[in-house]
Amino acid sequence: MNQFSAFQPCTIPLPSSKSESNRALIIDALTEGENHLHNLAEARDTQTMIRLLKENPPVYDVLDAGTTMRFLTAYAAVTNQHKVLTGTARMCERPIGILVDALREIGAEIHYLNSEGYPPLAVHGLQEQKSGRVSIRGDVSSQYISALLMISPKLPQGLQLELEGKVGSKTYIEMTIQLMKAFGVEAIWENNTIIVAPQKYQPTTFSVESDWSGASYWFSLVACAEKGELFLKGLKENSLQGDSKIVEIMDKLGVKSEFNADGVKLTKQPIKGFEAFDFTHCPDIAQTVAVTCAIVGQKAVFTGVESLRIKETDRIFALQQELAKFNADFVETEKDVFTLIPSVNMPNQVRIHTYDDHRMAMAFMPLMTKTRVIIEDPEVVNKSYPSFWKHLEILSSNI
Ligand SMILES: O=C(O)C1=C[C@@H](OP(=O)(O)O)[C@@H](O)[C@H](O)C1
Ligand SMILES: C=C(OP(=O)(O)O)C(=O)O
Repeated sequence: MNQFSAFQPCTIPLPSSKSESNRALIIDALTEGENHLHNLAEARDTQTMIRLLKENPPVYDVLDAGTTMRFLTAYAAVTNQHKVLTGTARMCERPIGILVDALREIGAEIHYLNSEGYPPLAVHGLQEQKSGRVSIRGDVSSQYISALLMISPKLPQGLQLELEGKVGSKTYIEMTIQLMKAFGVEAIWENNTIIVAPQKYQPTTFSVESDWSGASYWFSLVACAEKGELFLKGLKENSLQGDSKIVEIMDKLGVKSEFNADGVKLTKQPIKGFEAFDFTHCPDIAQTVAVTCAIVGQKAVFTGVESLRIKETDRIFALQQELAKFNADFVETEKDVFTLIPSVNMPNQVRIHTYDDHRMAMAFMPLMTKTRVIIEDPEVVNKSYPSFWKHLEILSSNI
């Protein structure tokens, strides 16, 4: 029998959300007065944000944390600081020009230190607000919009943000607005315009929820196992996190979810069939769902995955390479439309390359229900979920 093809009921504690944590930390840094933040994430992305805000070095090296890079760029500008922002080689390939252009329009002085449109960059503060109204493309990364929103109450004229064209990862913009609201700041979002008047963040007590993106891998494990039941602690049914969509998706792929006050119980149910899904607003669970479909034998169409190409790695390419190792396919059948063709023949052993991407390591873990799996560079999970493998050990002791 393969490891994890069947396991006894057990509880997974889950980490806190790095997305909520990093927003709470920026807002905290912009609040006059003392907040009480609870449950901040153990994720490296959050620990990096904590360290940089605390130590305030002249160079913000964000490593591979996208939110930390984008949020700190806007933060350095609004707090009128001189900072260099840099990160890993991959971070310096992830675009930031849309955010820099918007900040320059508002009045910030920012220079690129290497390639136009990409980190590293030097922020020289924002002496005077030149414009209170800015247009911004919404189809590359919502993190630019979140970064601008969080600093906007501190701008003397506030900010009117016009979102141009298709807006991706909308749920993350909504999360930003909800977090701002939790700290007493109103943002009004009507059609394509978000308006934030000059306001003060109010000191408060805020507790970060468990991470739905991290939870998705455990849903996948239950879907792929022959027998198994898990309780995921700390998840809320009505979450600020768009990745809670995994409940609806996994309901079709054989996982029943039952919520109570402490979290959610996952049990197996017959597969109802999953034909197509648009991941525009929950891109981080696309890998989880692709691997699940490949393992459970569900052909499916994936759309809204364009942004996967500019994340920790080119996630489309990485998925295609690694799925092929167990005879599954992720084919671009039309422009930006991908069909997942499940595995028909499982090798006795698969070695998964992880491309410096935490989600590659975690998404392929459920393959352990079917064959022997070697995950290369397993510590890559530290970016969002350092205790991931320790949590898997809880299961090993319950087989
Ligand atoms: O704002 C956030 O916390 C995030 C937004 C998303 O990025 P994009 O807006 O670039 O899709 C997501 O992929 C990332 O993991 C976290
Ligand atoms: C894309 C991710 O993070 P970021 O963009 O913040 O690096 C992620 O965690 O999957």
